[in-house]
Amino acid sequence: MALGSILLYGLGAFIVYRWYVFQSFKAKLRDIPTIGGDGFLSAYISAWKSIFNHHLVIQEGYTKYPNAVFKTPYMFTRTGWRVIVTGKLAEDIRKASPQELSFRLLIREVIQADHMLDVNTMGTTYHIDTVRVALTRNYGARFADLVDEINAAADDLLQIGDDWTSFPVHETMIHWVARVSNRVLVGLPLCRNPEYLRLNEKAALNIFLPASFLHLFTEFLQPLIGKLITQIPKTSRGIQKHLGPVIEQRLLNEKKYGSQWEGKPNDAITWLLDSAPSEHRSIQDIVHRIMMLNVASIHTTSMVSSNIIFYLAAHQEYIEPLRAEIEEVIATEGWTKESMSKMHKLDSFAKEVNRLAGIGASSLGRMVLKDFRLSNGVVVPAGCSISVASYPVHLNPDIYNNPETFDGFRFAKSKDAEVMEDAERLTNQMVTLDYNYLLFGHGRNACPGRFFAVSEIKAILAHILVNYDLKLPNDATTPPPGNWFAGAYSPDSKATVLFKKRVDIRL
Ligand code: HEM
Repeated sequence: MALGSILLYGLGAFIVYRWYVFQSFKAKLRDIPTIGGDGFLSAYISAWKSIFNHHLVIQEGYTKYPNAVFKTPYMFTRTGWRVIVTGKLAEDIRKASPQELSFRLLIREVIQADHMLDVNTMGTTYHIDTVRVALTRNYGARFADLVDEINAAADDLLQIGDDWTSFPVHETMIHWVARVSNRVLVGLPLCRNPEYLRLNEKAALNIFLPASFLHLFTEFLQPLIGKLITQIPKTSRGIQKHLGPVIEQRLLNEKKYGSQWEGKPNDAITWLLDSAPSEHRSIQDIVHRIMMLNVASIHTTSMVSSNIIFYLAAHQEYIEPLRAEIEEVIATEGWTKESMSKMHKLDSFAKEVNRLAGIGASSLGRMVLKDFRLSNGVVVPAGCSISVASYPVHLNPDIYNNPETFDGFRFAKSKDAEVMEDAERLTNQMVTLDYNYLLFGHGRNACPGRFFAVSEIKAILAHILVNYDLKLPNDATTPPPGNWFAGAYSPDSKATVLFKKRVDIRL
């Protein structure tokens, strides 16, 4: 048979298969209203458009169906649909058991883990508990190292003199965050090794972009194409070249001197080795998990901090009050984890920026494992992906006064009293989980790295505010708009900010 005929039959089979899956899920989802096209072709067109306007689709669904559920065509799910709940139904998603709604299985589908990863970290997820417990508990003890790395990285990345110097913010923050995070995860000297850092920085892109491409194929072709296009085994081998000998030495020390050997570092390699089930205590497994922690942390943290820097440069009126707060806290407490939590104005500023900018239009994404009955009686069938609308929540005037207006100290002002009480402060913090603020998700899978991430971001911002003046090109007063892709938001990678060394550094 000629190649042309094979391709034609292949395409025909692909369309029939997609049509079959689409129709069968459309029938199962018939009680749920649709935003976008409902027919096979019109839904396909909506799904393509939605690559760039999914946040607007979610906004439309939120407005039309408050405290309810809607579905919309989507390119990157097996079913071709995405189910979104709004308002108080978010609680159903938060409360569901992992046997009903699974975050991990959704991620497995999103990143096409079965076809793209060579080590299965999805089954045994002790590295997630490592973040939740060991990282959160121990990063305070490592804060001096973290601050040392912020300073050292600033010297290398920002060679700033008395004149205004321009930097591509997002790229700079990726390198800065990668170094600082890896100081805590794997320590010196690896956290300064350029190749090790670049491989970890690229790992996320090497997962998400090819996985998005793979979603365009039928399931039976995905294993084959996945194996052909995946870069992850290569990236992981590259990381292992640097990290492997460090882990090997740790295992040797343990064998020689016992599990509590003197000088055992307080870092993620230790935390992982201490908690790994015996069958996972291999160099390759630990390397893979450190890489996955980097995937979860570098780009999220650098996107969030880039957004904040753009807003700081655009809203110059906040710089002096923020500096005053930082300098007062540091002068009395020094650079510690605790001092970061006392920077309430800085926390509010960071939170407010990410209310408006954030990382995406929805949150609490889960895979439905068994038919799931929402509290309004609607049943969402097994196999669907379900999420909570978050972008419209952050812009809802019933929740936030003048939601379109940037108010940097919105979360540092008391609702009713002159001075904010501690309890209100706690509920206003950026790390606090709240249906009205969904940057870190909610419930059992809410981001376990958020305490570390927010402290790290605040320490980097405090460093910037203490040491530099900053502004946007042409003294612009509006932050540069970012890009939407499939409902995810990221800062403009080309946008720059100008920095200049301060003449009157007071610390
Ligand atoms: C500002 C930076 C960050 C943002 C905005 C962020 C956001 C998120 C979100 C939205 C989720 C899913 C929550 C849900 O669906 O309920 C999540 C999960 C997760 N995050 Fe983060 N994250 C950040 C930083 C980090 C860091 C620094 C780490 C690790 C060092 C980390 C590790 C994880 C892990 C392991 C999960 C999966 C949790 C699970 O499977 O239960 N994140 N993150």
